[in-house]
Amino acid sequence: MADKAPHPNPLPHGERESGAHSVSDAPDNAMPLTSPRGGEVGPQGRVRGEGAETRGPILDVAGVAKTFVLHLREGARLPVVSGAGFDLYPGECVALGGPSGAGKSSLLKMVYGNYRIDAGHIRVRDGGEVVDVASTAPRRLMKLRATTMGYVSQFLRVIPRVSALDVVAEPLVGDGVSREEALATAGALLARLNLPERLWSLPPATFSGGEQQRVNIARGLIAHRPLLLMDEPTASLDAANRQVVIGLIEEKKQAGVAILGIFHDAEVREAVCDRVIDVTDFARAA
Ligand SMILES: Nc1ncnc2c1ncn2[C@@H]1O[C@H](COP(=O)(O)OP(=O)(O)OP(=O)(O)O)[C@@H](O)[C@H]1O
Repeated sequence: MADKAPHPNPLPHGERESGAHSVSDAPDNAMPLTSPRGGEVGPQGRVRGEGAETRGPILDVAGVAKTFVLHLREGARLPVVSGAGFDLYPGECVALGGPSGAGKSSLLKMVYGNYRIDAGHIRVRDGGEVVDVASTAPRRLMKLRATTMGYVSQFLRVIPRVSALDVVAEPLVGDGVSREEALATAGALLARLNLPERLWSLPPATFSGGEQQRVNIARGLIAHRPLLLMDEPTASLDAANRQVVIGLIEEKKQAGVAILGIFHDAEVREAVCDRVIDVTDFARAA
């Protein structure tokens, strides 16, 4: 395990947790920026939005460096990135590219705040404020995740005895939508993702990999979050369901959502991504 420290919230879908984030009480940078608005999944499972405010990046990463320190391996050091920097604008989808081990997943987890960074900043625009994920207080990071920054991993964190429909609906209920409406929206989204209706009332623990991934995608996309981090969202899906996910991502972009993701599938990447950031450039410098 690498440098382990308490962090405000585990990765949402059962990711391994090491190199965890440590946060200070440093104040957030206040900047007079507006946030993207609108965007939700409608009754037909379509993502709709009011359009987006497009001034300025929603994510600004600069000078980020990270070395894993393996305390259980006599302090062995594994530099992963150095001088990493890029911007992400509302309505665009950007892929983190590079070969296996280049640091793509690690960088995504740094942006989400699960991995502490050694240098640099990771600023996310949140309404009229800008929050530096790297230095903000845990409580503020949790708030940022609740309203602005979503994470869709390839694995579903199964909650015992909770039905697939409730798992998917939960983020909407958390946003204040009535349970009835949230369940209807969840059903529409699951139908669109071709999850057989007979499975909706069952807990997803026994579902196939592809079925679990579709529940996970539905849960990750059901509520409006202006910034979405996606780690191989189509890894276990067949061609038909990959197309559905491509459509959902396109609708999110139309609604002004900014997406940073890892898309190993070339067809999906070419369909949805506006540009690719080669993480090798940052790994080489580390
Ligand atoms: N928690 C951790 N503790 C220690 N080392 C880690 C940790 N997470 C990642 N690493 C190391 O950092 C490097 C980058 O890993 P990462 O998973 O970010 O690569 P990746 O580009 O996403 O690879 P892949 O495409 O194979 O998923 C690897 O050498 C990995 O062993």
